[in-house]
Amino acid sequence: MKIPSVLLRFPHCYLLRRMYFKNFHCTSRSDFPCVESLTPVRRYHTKWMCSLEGLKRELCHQAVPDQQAEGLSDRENRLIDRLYSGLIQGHRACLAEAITLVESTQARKKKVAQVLLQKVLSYHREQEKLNQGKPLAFRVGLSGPPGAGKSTFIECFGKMLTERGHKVSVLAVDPSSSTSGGSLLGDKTRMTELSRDMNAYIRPSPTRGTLGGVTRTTNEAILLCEGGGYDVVLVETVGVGQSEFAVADMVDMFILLLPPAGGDELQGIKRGIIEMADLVAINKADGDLIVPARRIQAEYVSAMKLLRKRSKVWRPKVMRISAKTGEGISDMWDKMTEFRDLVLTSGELLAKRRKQQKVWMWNLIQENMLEHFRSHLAVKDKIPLLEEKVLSGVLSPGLAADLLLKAFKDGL
Ligand SMILES: Nc1nc2c(ncn2[C@@H]2O[C@H](COP(=O)(O)OP(=O)(O)OP(=O)(O)O)[C@@H](O)[C@H]2O)c(=O)[nH]1
Repeated sequence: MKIPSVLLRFPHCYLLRRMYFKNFHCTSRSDFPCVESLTPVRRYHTKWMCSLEGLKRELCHQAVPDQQAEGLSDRENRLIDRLYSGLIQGHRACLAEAITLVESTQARKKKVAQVLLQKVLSYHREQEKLNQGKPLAFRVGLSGPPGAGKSTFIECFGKMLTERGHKVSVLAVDPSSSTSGGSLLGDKTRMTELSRDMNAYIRPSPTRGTLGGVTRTTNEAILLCEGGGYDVVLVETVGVGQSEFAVADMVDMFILLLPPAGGDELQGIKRGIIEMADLVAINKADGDLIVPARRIQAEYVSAMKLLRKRSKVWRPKVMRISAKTGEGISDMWDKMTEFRDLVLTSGELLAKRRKQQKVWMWNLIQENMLEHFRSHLAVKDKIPLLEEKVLSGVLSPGLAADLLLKAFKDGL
């Protein structure tokens, strides 16, 4: 594949580049040597050299989306361009449409969504480079039992942040939404004032009831919100299931919001989730509840001393707040930014994000493989029969699994 010679003579010319990128499709990395091999010819001119380097970078960035963009119709490409430019210009309607697209389960829409995401990712990389490697947004997970005051807290906390010039997005993960027929958490009546704020964006994150669903749609929605210029992304989940573990695996900081109640009332809370928390906030520390809140705080402080240390630079904190009066919310934000700065400078944040990317990829593979396995012709009909045999004790689970796996492998 040849680069037009006029572009090689004037690689810094913006108009030529535009023309070139409109008509030229780089399909693989093997195309790059042709740029490489021609650079020595122009070596005497530093400006051209720099421009060629820039050109190569643009090609690198273009390579992945173009590979995927193959086979998309003009209409789909136009949709991607419209959503992408609207998103990075901060239009909320485009962000909402883009999230709807990534949530789609339709194969065609999924493909379009992946090309859009890839473009947003390239944009992220560029922006982070300009930002000296600092992440674009602070990703915060918030979990707590029903009635702990999560929505009251988000309303108060979100408003405080937007008043300070931040752009806040709230993604509410509700794994029960598929059974209840609608997401309860993302219900805007829960955060009336914040949902009217132009610098805030609240969105339920439907999960189709699966943990894999939480991983895919929420992770992708986080990226889109960041692309839309939201510098604080809050992911809310009810802390009584498994979804909070998935959420803890996709954020920079995980916060547990608890009411001032003792062990019996918190039975629904999984012990493991306390270990995931970087900060525990005891809410409702106002009026008559100040005394129990102090007691619960002391209990958690001593309990958390026994937990394994997860970070070299941060010890989980336990704070008292009141989402109703706003007391302690500003101090809590100070602690959160202290955490962010510490983990960023120590390199822990970037290491964590890298690890999360890998976990995300494997979760997706696991989810898709299982779906593929269950619907495969070679095993689909055998599953009910073998399940029945396992239930009645005729067949051991291990043997049944072996039989199904063998049928699957033979059918490949
Ligand atoms: N006294 C006091 N009450 C609060 C505080 N925060 C929330 N509440 C009350 O606690 C109740 C539950 O608050 P929500 O914010 O709806 O709690 P939630 O965790 O979002 O609950 P779900 O929507 O069921 O998950 C409401 O009646 C609030 O008024 C607080 O700081 N102090």
